[in-house]
Amino acid sequence: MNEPTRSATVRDWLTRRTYHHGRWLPRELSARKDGRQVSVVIPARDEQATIGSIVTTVRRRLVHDVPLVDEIIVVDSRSRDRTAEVAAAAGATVVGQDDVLPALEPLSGKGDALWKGLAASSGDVVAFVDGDLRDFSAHFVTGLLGPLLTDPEVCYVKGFYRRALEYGDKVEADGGGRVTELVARPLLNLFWPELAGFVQPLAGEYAGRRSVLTRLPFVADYGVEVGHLIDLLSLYGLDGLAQVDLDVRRHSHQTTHRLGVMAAQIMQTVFDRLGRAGRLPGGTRGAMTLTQFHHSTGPDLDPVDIGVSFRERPPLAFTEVARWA
Ligand SMILES: O=c1ccn([C@@H]2O[C@H](COP(=O)(O)OP(=O)(O)O)[C@@H](O)[C@H]2O)c(=O)[nH]1
Ligand SMILES: O=C(O)[C@@H](COP(=O)(O)O)O[C@H]1O[C@H](CO)[C@@H](O)[C@H](O)[C@H]1O
Repeated sequence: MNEPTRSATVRDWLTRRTYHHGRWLPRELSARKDGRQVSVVIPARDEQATIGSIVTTVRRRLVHDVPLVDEIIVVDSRSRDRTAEVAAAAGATVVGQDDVLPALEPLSGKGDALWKGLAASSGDVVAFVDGDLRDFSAHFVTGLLGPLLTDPEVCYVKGFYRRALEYGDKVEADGGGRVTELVARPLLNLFWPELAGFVQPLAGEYAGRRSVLTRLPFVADYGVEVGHLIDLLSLYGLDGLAQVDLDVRRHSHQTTHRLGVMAAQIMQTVFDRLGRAGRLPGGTRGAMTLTQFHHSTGPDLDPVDIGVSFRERPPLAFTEVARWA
């Protein structure tokens, strides 16, 4: 039989490994836990406006009403607002990003917050959810857990959704996910076309088996999600990965300049992985300076130089530290 072309591979994967959250109800999943513990980990930096509602929804619907989730951890990522207090009042276990495994060199970024949250969690299955989601619903979690609790061949599940771009009273339907569409998806299609079926490769909502997550390095900044997908493809193959339709996602949007930094971090991660695979002659540089220009009030260009350095946490399973608890 002829070797399937990449596009046939992706078409086949899309058919077999794409689900909708409505396929699973909380009670059904609770009955399928088979003794496994479930953790929800939420990275949160200055998310006082949304974190309370997210934690309350998970706690009420998936802990109190139906015993599906065993642990809700909010990683306070050096917040300057009342994120920690609000999260704790809503019933989450709050850990400070720098208080988890404090003997390690402190690193900045979302990926480090996620890695610390994984270290602080104990679930056999761990779901990650961003802390800036608006209109959060429990189906975000049940959709992610569905394939993991019902199909032993699935080890990691990404959410996907429609994403509007909302600024003030302006809404651009499907305008969200700017770095996804302009940077991440083109690069993945170019260098890892097997991953072309992922609708939202940068989605902040995803879940995995602990045995898998602890074997992944976590890029310390916004490169964490794209790094995961590339590493998972290499370690576990496409068939162990799945995606679930969570309908619509609304979240707070960063400025274009801040997304420029995010894009640089994602590109650094991609080029790092290409270098490791010997696919980028000359390797990669671990750090760069990104010069950005902001509108000034006067004649000068106001250049701002931003250091973008590539750092990552090693797989937890291979990290010589006592389990943090
Ligand atoms: O250093 C960081 C950066 C981000 N976040 C959290 O990670 C999630 C996604 O980050 P952000 O909203 O900045 O990304 P976006 O969704 O705009 O791409 C949010 O809950 C942030 O509070 C974090 O915990 N530490
Ligand atoms: O998908 C994207 O392009 C960015 C920005 O989204 P928006 O353009 O602000 O809707 O958001 C994602 O990217 C980050 C980096 O991977 C993730 O950490 C975020 O969870 C995700 O929202």
